[in-house]
Amino acid sequence: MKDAKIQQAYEAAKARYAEIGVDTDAVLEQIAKVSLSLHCWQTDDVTGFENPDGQLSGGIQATGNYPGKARNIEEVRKDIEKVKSLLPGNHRLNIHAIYGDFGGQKVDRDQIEPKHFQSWIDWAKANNMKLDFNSTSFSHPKSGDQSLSNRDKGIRDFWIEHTIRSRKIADEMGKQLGDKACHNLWIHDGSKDMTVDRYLYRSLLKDSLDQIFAHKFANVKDAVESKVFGVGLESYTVGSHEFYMGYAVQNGIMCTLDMGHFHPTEETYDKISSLLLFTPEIMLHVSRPVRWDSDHVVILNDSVQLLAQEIVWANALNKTNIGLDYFDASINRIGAYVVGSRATQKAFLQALLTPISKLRQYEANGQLFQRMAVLEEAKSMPWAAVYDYFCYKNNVPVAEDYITEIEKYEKEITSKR
Ligand SMILES: C[C@H](O)[C@H](O)[C@@H](O)C(=O)CO
Ligand SMILES: [Mn+2]
Repeated sequence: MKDAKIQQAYEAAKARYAEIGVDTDAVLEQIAKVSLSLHCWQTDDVTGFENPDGQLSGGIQATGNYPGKARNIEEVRKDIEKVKSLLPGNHRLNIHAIYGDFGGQKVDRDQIEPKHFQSWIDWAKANNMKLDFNSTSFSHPKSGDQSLSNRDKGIRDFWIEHTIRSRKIADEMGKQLGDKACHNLWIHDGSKDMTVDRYLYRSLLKDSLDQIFAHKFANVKDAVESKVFGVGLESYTVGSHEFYMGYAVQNGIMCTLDMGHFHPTEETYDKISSLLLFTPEIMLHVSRPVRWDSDHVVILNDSVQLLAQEIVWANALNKTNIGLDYFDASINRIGAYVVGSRATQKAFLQALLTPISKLRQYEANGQLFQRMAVLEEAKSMPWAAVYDYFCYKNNVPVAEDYITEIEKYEKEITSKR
């Protein structure tokens, strides 16, 4: 797009938004501070560097076989750098424990140390990024159907050790990068068929968590992520929403709300205000479930828009850690990041551009038709011109111009893998 056109469109949008009492320049400053935590695992379909030929387990699946997936740490970093160059704003990187710099050595999960992630910290520093971290319970010989809730104490102890070490690594990331790292704990534990011992597994999980969180780390923000079910574990999930919500409230930690981890018609946005009254912050996994937790690439759909509105309207941007979580192996993976990240930013931008004071006034006055009308009109206001200008000001491709850039990277880099 031509520079003059972008600027003219922005000026027209600015004038139109001013008519409804919204200052687009102020919104541009706010959206620039909305940082996404890019999930490293879209680069390689959640393979990691421990066992590149191993099977993905834990009830999650990356389907598709699009060429060019990252095969090693250098390729993951190169791809993330490319993604970063196509996104406006400053973003974080979210790393799973299986993405350590193990130097070709076999380092089991109960042996990981900050030194295995030092090169990530150095890379993040060099790229002006902050880091977040996740323990990894899946794709391991000891994963089975249960990890932290296993009846076998030996298995539980193995995963307790892994998770404490993961939090220690997050602490080191937070310390060296000068910004607390979110540590997210998601485990796949569950049961394919009916169980008659629901209470037992949940009490074992609670005990494991108590041991894990007895270790205090100053530079970590802890989060626990629930799920409805995983493939092969359909009848019971130990870490349900009720379980983790109770645990998070009792222990003053965060819940991670993954948009694919609730019943298909259950929306995530309505949980924000309830959680924030009882927990310090929240973590999001912005995703797109299609019939199940399919982890499709995020698009600008109603669920993401409603979620962003709720966070902005609850004045909770500074209490929300926005992670992405999807992995589509059927399309260009750099494109998957850029489309999903931009869609997420657009949802937050739209929410910031909505005249919320006016809407609240209407609601308080009982002017409900007027409230509905303004919400409807907000959908067709010229927010896209504001997003284009945001990209332009940040020197990243505007609108669909990123397609050519990604095609070029594919031709020169990923297609040669
Ligand atoms: C890689 C996983 O998707 C991730 O760790 C977890 O957050 C999840 O959502 C599992 O369904
Ligand atoms: Mn998730």
